Amino acid sequence: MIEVRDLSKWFTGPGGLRVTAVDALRFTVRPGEVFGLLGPNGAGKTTTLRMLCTVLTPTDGTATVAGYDVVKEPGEVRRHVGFLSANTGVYDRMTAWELVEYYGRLHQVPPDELRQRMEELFDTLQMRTFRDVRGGKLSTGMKQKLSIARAMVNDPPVLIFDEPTAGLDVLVQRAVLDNIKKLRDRGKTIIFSTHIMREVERLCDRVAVMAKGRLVACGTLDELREMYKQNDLEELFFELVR
Ligand SMILES: Nc1ncnc2c1ncn2[C@@H]1O[C@H](COP(=O)(O)OP(=O)(O)OP(=O)(O)O)[C@@H](O)[C@H]1O
Repeated sequence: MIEVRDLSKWFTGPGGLRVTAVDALRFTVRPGEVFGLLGPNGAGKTTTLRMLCTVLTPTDGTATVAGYDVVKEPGEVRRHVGFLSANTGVYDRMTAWELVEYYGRLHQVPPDELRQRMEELFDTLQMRTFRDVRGGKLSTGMKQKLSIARAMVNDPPVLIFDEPTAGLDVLVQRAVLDNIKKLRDRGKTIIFSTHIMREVERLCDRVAVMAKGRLVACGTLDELREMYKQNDLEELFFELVR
């Protein structure tokens, strides 16, 4: 479960001016649900997701992730969250297998359980072919799959994905989306940001549309279509954020 209550973040921009990146955001994401965060460039999606995984501290408001407060209990939040962004790094000198194992150990997953989980992850994400290849020699898509395996190795109840398919070819995109669906079906709480409407239609149970840091709409796609009398999702998005 993710609960966001009046969450805000502002930065000091050029010339000391205040840049409000996220403005009094409110939403809830439930277990077994994929929640899409949509918005144009600069809408505040990444800033929101970074606050939820404790990389950034909110300026105002609160958020709890898996029942833990992001400001008061950041260690617990990190233990219960898998985070993935398009530029999550992988270590050049570790093989794919070593990297996932390393993160599993950091999360103190018991050795037998870790091995079993890694075998499953390498199968479902189709990572067997590059299991023993070092990070520095992997393609963008392989690195992205590896980052997903890393985010999932401790089987966290909450997954936060910032544009998980950015820069991937259609085959890897599909594998990533299929995996997100499987995670949802296993009861995970999933939030992800994207610009791609097709992904939203295929995957999201509910969406929040952001513009200039604010929430401009939130609901299931059918609810939004009904509310704004617009069936074409791209058109609807355009109307909401312009
Ligand atoms: N560290 C920072 N210092 C100053 N301003 C920032 C900082 N990080 C983000 N911003 C500003 O906050 C706003 C929201 O940025 P954010 O990266 O959250 O948007 P986004 O919705 O993820 O955009 P994109 O789709 O382009 O990734 C933008 O105006 C951005 O310039």
